[in-house]
Amino acid sequence: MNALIDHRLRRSWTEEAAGAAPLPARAARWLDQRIGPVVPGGAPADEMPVKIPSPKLAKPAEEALAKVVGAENVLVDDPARLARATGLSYLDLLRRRSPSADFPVPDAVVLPADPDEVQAVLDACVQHDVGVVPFGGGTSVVGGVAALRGEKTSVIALDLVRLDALVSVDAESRIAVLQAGVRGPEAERLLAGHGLTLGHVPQSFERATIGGFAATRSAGQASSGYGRFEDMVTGVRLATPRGPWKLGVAPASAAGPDLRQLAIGSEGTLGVITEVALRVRPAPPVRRYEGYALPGWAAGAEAVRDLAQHHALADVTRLSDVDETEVSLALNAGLKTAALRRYLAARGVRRPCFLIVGWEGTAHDVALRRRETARRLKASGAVRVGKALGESWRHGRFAGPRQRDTLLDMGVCVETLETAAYWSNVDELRDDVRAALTASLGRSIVMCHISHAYETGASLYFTVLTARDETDPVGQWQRAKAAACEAIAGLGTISHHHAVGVDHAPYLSAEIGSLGVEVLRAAKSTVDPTGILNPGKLV
Ligand SMILES: Cc1cc2nc3c(=O)[nH]c(=O)nc-3n(C[C@H](O)[C@H](O)[C@H](O)COP(=O)(O)OP(=O)(O)OC[C@H]3O[C@@H](n4cnc5c(N)ncnc54)[C@H](O)[C@@H]3O)c2cc1C
Repeated sequence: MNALIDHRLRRSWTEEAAGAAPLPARAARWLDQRIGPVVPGGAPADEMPVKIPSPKLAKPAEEALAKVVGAENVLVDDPARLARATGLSYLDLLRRRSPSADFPVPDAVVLPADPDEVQAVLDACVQHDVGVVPFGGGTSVVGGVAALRGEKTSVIALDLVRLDALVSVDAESRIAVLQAGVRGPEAERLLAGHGLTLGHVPQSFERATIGGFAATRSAGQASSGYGRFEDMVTGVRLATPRGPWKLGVAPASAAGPDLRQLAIGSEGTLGVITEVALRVRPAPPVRRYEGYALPGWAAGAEAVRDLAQHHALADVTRLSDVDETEVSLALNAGLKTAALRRYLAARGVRRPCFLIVGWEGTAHDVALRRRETARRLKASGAVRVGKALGESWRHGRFAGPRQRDTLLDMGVCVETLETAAYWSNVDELRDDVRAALTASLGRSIVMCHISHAYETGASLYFTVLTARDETDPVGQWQRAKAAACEAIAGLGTISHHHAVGVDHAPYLSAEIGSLGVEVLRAAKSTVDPTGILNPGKLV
């Protein structure tokens, strides 16, 4: 059957073109000089027909699922299936733009209303031997929601969008329970009604869900202050092929290994997360964001380490390297860049690395913490750029995915990858990954930033821009990514927050050992003996 891959699907982030983020006119010229031919103002191809396989869900299975969720919540039409067929990696976006016959598409989309229905859906899938891909916001960039069927003849996308409630608030303990399908902005809106915040703001905030954050061990942009998502989870409720499973009864426990941490990061392979109990905080009355510039990467990384090891990190602490700083100066329409360069040059910073610092809390708390951060940064040689840079970053923090759509239209290969390492390895790892990417891609811009800092180390997040090889765009990126992953192995983690999915699975045993992989497989075979859950992911 033919279906249209429509504009909405191909332009991945800007659904219905809402909030498109065009690049300033000088950006195309700048990119042309740096990476080769780009197409200024390039537009996505016209809507195109795509042949997708007809649904293979057997009638008895479809009827059993309809009995649980209602026939109107079992979708077998092509647009519904296509919309849940991929996540949002660069390769996913390429597939959406030029889908081929091997585009894996779920046989049906099932929309349960609550945790009990999720359990009943799993029970039906066990009975009919149907694969299940849990689907939150579909923002995975590692193939986590690819509709792989493994050994099953049919697979469903289990879309949790209807699990959208705030279940309870324990104001005394500062714990809120949210259902898995609640998206970032809605979680904050629901909590704001109680004067609370979660403070988890990844760049995918607008679309990603509470269940997805937990399933992937997500880290938000303010992780230095609020912690990573797993730091916020106090309890988790799952549906599994063996039945319901609830974990978390106290703030800390010595009752054996922490099984919550097995569920968090299980990427839909051990169960479907239906509710998450989360540590919440009072909504901050004051938010203050500022920018600093440091003279080069080494000085910048050293300054961040100093903050981390003296408990002086701001809630948001984000250091860009020279290349990323150059790109933000070239592509940011809002900054007075020439004046800024003159100001920094006059203070001896000719190749700046921008550092964004942001504090959230009461006026007193923010003032106190800001003073200490500023004192230490000054001692590290940082030049204060001021509020304009911090606010410019804060307002543009969600523009990246939108600009990515525009860059793709212009014929640019644009992708990100991330890792983390101990401080003693951070510089070597950054150099090695940059060298691997550049050797593979040739003329390219490889930028890097630290956005999550710890006493013992930091994350490294790379963004790559190069002219797309139109003869083999998929191979071009696959080779570069493989080279980067090889460079990471041994020095850092294969993923600091994007998770494993399909893309990083080949590198997992290098990190946790083949015994570690066996342990995960053993856990999976206990809770999911017939292997219906998220085939082909994680292990
Ligand atoms: C532009 C962009 C920016 C991003 N920025 C960040 C960032 O700053 N920080 C960060 O951490 N990540 C980031 N990501 C990655 C992604 O947003 C995260 O992995 C996110 O946590 C996924 O949430 P989701 O709801 O979209 O999950 P999905 O993409 O739908 O699913 C992710 C994985 O979790 C499983 N899953 C989803 N829901 C459940 C559930 N309820 N129970 C069990 N399994 C489930 C899926 O099967 C899949 O394997 C970014 C992605 C994009 C595209």
